[in-house]
Amino acid sequence: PRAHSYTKYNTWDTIQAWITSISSSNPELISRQVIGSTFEGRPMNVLKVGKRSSSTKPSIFLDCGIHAREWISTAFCQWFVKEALSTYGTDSDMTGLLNQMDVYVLPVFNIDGYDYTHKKDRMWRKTRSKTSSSSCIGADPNRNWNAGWCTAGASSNPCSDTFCGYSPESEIEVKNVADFIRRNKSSIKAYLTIHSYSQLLLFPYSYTFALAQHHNELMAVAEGASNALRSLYGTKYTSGPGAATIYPAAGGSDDWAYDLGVKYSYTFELRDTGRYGFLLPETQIKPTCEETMLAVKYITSHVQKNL
Ligand SMILES: NCCCCC[C@@H](C[SeH])C(=O)O
Ligand SMILES: [Zn+2]
Ligand SMILES: [Zn+2]
Ligand SMILES: [Zn+2]
Repeated sequence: PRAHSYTKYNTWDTIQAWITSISSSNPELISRQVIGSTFEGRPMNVLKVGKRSSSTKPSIFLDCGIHAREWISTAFCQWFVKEALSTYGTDSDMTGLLNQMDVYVLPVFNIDGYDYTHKKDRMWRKTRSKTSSSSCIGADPNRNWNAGWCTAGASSNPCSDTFCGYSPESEIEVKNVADFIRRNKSSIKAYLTIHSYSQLLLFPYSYTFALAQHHNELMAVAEGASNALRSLYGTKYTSGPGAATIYPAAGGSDDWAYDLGVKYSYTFELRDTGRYGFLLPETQIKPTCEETMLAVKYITSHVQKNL
């Protein structure tokens, strides 16, 4: 595969090779586990980042690339892992985080779709699952979770880009991640899912306009995180509950995690606001990732204070 770069949109083959090498680069700080396969049989790798411990530590789950065309999202998870390993021991916040918690990172959630955007259709969003009941392919993995499933902002038409699937967790990728989070729910304290674009920091709910039980705290943390992000390059984010801040959208991973009991559940919509949209130039990978690190670290430090 082509050489890996943190400032390029790497192909899946390159990312897979990177996962293999980085997960064996520092046994004290990182390990890898395969949580299942995609529809087309690619391995879904979760990277466990944190000071190795024989006992289970409180943890955070971070996923990128649930939507295939949102390449800046996939770039961010690679950046996060690099930053974590390279600043552990020197950056006091990162050192404290990785000593106290583990961060499970799923660098590419929707691998089949991501590969398809490199090879066939840059604007593909969904999974690449096929069934005999339709000639249309894939379901929207951010409408396929068992959280108000298919009740709002989703379509039951298999040809729609927001097709909710034939049933909750019908998409094997969603089921693999849901199973992992269910298995580890007693230790997972936060769920962060990275998308693009619009520059938004969203939290539950999107399946209803009703306010979440922890709305005030989630809002305050989102505001603080957005301020931290803006401090670097002045990038402006809007924070709020999904339904009112972007649109009603049922079956989302963030709402599902929140209702499972993962209180700090956030969806990021990274740069930009439409000039380039999903086609964000590679020159913006570094600034986008650096500013997003500040927001993520703001959230994780709040989580740590509330363990
Ligand atoms: N759980 C829904 C959060 C709000 C919508 C997020 C966007 C990301 Se492209 C979407 O899934 O349409
Ligand atoms: Zn998305
Ligand atoms: Zn989006
Ligand atoms: Zn950095």
